[in-house]
Amino acid sequence: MKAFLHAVSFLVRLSWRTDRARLLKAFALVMVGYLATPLTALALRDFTNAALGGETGAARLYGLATAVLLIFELLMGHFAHLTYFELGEIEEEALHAELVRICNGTRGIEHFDSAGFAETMTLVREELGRMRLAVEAVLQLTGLLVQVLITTVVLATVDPWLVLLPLAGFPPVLISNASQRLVDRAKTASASATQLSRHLLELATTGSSAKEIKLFGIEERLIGRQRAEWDASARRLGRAQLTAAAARAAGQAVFAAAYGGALVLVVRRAVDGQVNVGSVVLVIALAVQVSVQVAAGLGLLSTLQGAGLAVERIGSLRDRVRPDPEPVGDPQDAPARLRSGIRLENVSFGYPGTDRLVLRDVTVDIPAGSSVALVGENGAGKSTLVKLLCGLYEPSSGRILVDGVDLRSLRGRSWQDRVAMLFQDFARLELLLRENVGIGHVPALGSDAEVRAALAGAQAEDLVAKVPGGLDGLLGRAYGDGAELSGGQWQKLGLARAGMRGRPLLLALDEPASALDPSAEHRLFESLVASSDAAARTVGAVTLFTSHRFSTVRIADLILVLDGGSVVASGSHQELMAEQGLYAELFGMQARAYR
Ligand SMILES: Nc1ncnc2c1ncn2[C@@H]1O[C@H](COP(=O)(O)OP(=O)(O)OP(=O)(O)O)[C@@H](O)[C@H]1O
Repeated sequence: MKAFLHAVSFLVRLSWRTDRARLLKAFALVMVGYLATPLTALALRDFTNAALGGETGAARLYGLATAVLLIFELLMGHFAHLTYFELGEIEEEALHAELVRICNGTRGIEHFDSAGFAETMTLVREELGRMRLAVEAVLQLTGLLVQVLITTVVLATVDPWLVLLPLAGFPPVLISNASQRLVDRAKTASASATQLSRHLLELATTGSSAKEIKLFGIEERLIGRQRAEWDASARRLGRAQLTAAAARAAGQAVFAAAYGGALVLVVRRAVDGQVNVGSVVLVIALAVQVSVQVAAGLGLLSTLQGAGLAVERIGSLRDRVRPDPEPVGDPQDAPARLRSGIRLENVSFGYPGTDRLVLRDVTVDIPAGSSVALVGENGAGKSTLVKLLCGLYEPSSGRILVDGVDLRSLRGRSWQDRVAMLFQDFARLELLLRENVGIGHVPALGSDAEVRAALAGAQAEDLVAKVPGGLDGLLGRAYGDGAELSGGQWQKLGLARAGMRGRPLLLALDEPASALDPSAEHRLFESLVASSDAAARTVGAVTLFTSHRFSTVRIADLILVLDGGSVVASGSHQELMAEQGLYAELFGMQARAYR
């Protein structure tokens, strides 16, 4: 019941906020349509009595009224449907926006690591289409309640015992509630199996993984595993659906018995001469309506209970998102230019939901205008450090200072607006070439000159000629016939996106050349040195990059060597080589391998 009430209040508030004029129009149409039903039964009663009494004129009039009311009921239904449709569209759009806000409304991304976030998001995305029906259900249920009320009053005028007839509709409703909960529990319990099965199906049918699947010959294994997961989840759901259907049928049998009883009662009273034939017709017509109303109410209730669960899930997604941290001291904007630089002070960090520290007590000073390279073995914590500096995670302890100001004191997005970044798992945006680059600095998205300059900075200007449609050509085949790019070309687009950022204070590039060929890498680093020098001169920007290639690492002013989450050495290439520590060892190994 709580889920149902939650859904009703959520949907009414959402509709009121998004389009109250349409909501009121739909409500008026529904009400007129639903009121026409009991009025038709009353007109039918009077028609029968007039016809049996030989009052031809009155019978004609009531007959006409019955026909007009029936037409009215049908027409209103159609018009109301149109309004629901428009309302549903607007609501679904509002819900899309709400989900995007939940995912991206805060500075951090911890919620993506929290247990169950992805699973719940999958369930909510699946339920969105049904949420639009829920708006219609709320309105229809309101109309139905008014209709049941009027029907009960009219039935009571024939025989007070008939008041009990709508009450007989309650057992099916209560049983239906319990059945729906059973189905929902089964859905939640099988969510991870369903998700895994979908993931396996996607793996087996997506071009990017098809090559390896074919070569490793694991199609059958994948299909078998996918089938097993799907069967397990379908079996569980099927059992729950069957139990729910049997329980619902039992509930409806209770009503069927009451309906039969009502007819026997009124026919006996007519035989005894206590009521007229018109009243018998009225009861037959209305009692049928009651059964239709109960069945419709059940359907609407189960739609709304499903919606209630989706509303609760949206709420639980919202709860998992950690709000932006309270500013430490007076909130302020990021500085126009870096003067002293960035300091990490005793920074330790563990990912949410884990108890392992990935960074341990890191203290480093990064001078303004410097270039910094992070090196270390896989899993040493390089990408994590980059993400912390971008403000996507907060240190578990310690602090990050920008010109002496705690990152948590910087207002809203003011720091992130000044960070240009390329992540190791950069986004492949299957949108227009222009959008892929331009979203790095949205105000300049429409400027051909700026987008082309960013592409040139990332050594990717040739893509304008290669992609059909040039800057306005589509990339990828996810939904359209766009150009397919190579891994290195996608990475260059990620770099160009970072290059669009105006006046960055931090240029953070996580393995920017991992997919590039040696000559592209060489040209990229030359261009990177030029742009980071320019940014250092104009705003004191820091350029930070991670790389496993020591030939590029050596160009950095400061190299930080990470091992097991700690900075074990730092200095210039010459200083670190002279120390003969881990850096010199890794450098030597790589040099020997390329000899
Ligand atoms: N979202 C996450 N949740 C939990 N643990 C994570 C997450 N991302 C990374 N880790 C863990 O944190 C550790 C450091 O990962 P990180 O990606 O920072 O290493 P890295 O030095 O960049 O490695 P590589 O050279 O392979 O890119 C790893 O042990 C990894 O398993």
